[in-house]
Amino acid sequence: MSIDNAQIQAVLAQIIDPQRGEDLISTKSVRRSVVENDCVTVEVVLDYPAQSQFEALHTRITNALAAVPGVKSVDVTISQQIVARAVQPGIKLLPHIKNIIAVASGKGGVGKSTTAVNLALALAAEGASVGLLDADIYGPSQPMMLGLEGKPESKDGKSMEPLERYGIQVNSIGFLVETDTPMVWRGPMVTSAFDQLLRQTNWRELDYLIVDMPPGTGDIQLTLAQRVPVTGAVIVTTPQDIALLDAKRGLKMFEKVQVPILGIVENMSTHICSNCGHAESIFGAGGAEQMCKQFGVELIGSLPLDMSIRERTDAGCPTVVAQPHGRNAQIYHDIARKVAFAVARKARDMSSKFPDIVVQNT
Ligand SMILES: Nc1ncnc2c1ncn2[C@@H]1O[C@H](COP(=O)(O)OP(=O)(O)OP(=O)(O)O)[C@@H](O)[C@H]1O
Repeated sequence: MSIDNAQIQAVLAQIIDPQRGEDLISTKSVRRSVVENDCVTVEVVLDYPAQSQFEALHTRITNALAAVPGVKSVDVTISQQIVARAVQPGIKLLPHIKNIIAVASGKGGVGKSTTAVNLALALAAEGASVGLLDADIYGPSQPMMLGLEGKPESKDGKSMEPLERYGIQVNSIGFLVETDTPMVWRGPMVTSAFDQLLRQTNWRELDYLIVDMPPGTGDIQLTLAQRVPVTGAVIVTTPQDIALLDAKRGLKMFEKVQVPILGIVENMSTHICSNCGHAESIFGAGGAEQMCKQFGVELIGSLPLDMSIRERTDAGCPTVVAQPHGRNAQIYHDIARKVAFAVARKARDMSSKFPDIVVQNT
C-alpha cells in the first residue's frame, strides 16, 4: 500500500519544535511536503533565527518520517526566513530593515546597552542579519562595547556605510563626534541626529535592527517611538524599586504609541560573588516579575550582576562572543529567542501590499 501526504502531515503534526514548544504544522513551518513513489520530500522554513538547531531538527524529522511503514526515502531541508511584522498604524517600514526592536530603560545605567549588544549578537549567532543602532545620543557606548573605532565611510557624501563587527552592522553617534566632548544637545537636535543615523545609514537587508535607545521616558524618547516604525520594545530594568518605577513609565510610553512590549529583562538581578560563586539578591527580588504580572508582559530573562559581564563588555568583546558557551551567554541567547518568537507572533506587515493613496482635486 502506498503512502499519502496526509500520513506525512500527521507525523509532522506530532513533531514539536523544542525551541517553541509547538508542532511544525500548527506553526506553519512546513512549507511543502510531497510524496512521490513513496519517497518523501519536506521543506521546513522557520520564522525565527535558529541555525544552531537545524541539524537536530533535521535528524528528528528524518527519523520520524523514515519510521513510517512504506517510506522508501526522506529528503528534508530546513531554512529560516524572517519577515517584516506590523508596526504602529500609519508608519511605513524603512527600506532594507524588516524589524526594528527598541531596547529601552526608564533609568540610566541599568545595563540597557549591554543587553542591546548581546541581544544583537545572539540573534546574529543564529544566522539572522542584524544591525545595531546606538541612539544613546548622550552617552554612546556601543563603539567601546564592540571595540570599534573610526568613522563610517560615505561614498556619496550624504549617506553612511555601517561599520561591522562580530558579524553585525553598527552605527553610533559615537563614531561621528568625539566621545569625550560633552554633549549638550537640545531635544530637536537629538531627534534629528537620530533620524540621520537611522535613515542615512546604508543598512544591508536587515532581519532585525536593534536600537539602543537613550535612557529615560521624556519627549525625546516619545518622539522616537512615535516616528520610527518599531516592531516592538524590550525594557531593561534592575530590581530596585526606583528602577522599576521608571521601567513602568517606559512601558506606558510605548503602550501610548502602540508599540508592543516584547518582554522585560531584569539585569543585575542577583550578585554572583567572583570568589565563591554565592548568589545574593542585593537589589531585592521579585520586583520585575511582579511588574510583568501587573502589566501582562513576559519576563524574558534575568541576568546576574556578574563581574565577567562588565569586564568582557567594557573590553570590547561582549559576553555572547567572549564566552559563547557560558551561563550568561545562554541567558542572552534565551532572551534573543524569546524576542524573536514575540516578533514572529505578530501579524505580518501588509503596508507594502497597498498602494499609496493620493487625494487630488482635478
Ligand atoms: N549584568 C551585569 N553585571 C555586571 N556589570 C554589568 C551588567 N550589566 C551591565 N553591566 C555594566 O554596567 C555598566 C552600565 O551598563 P550599560 O552601559 O549597559 O547601561 P545603560 O543602561 O546602557 O547605561 P546608559 O544609561 O549610560 O546608557 C557597564 O559598565 C556594564 O559593563
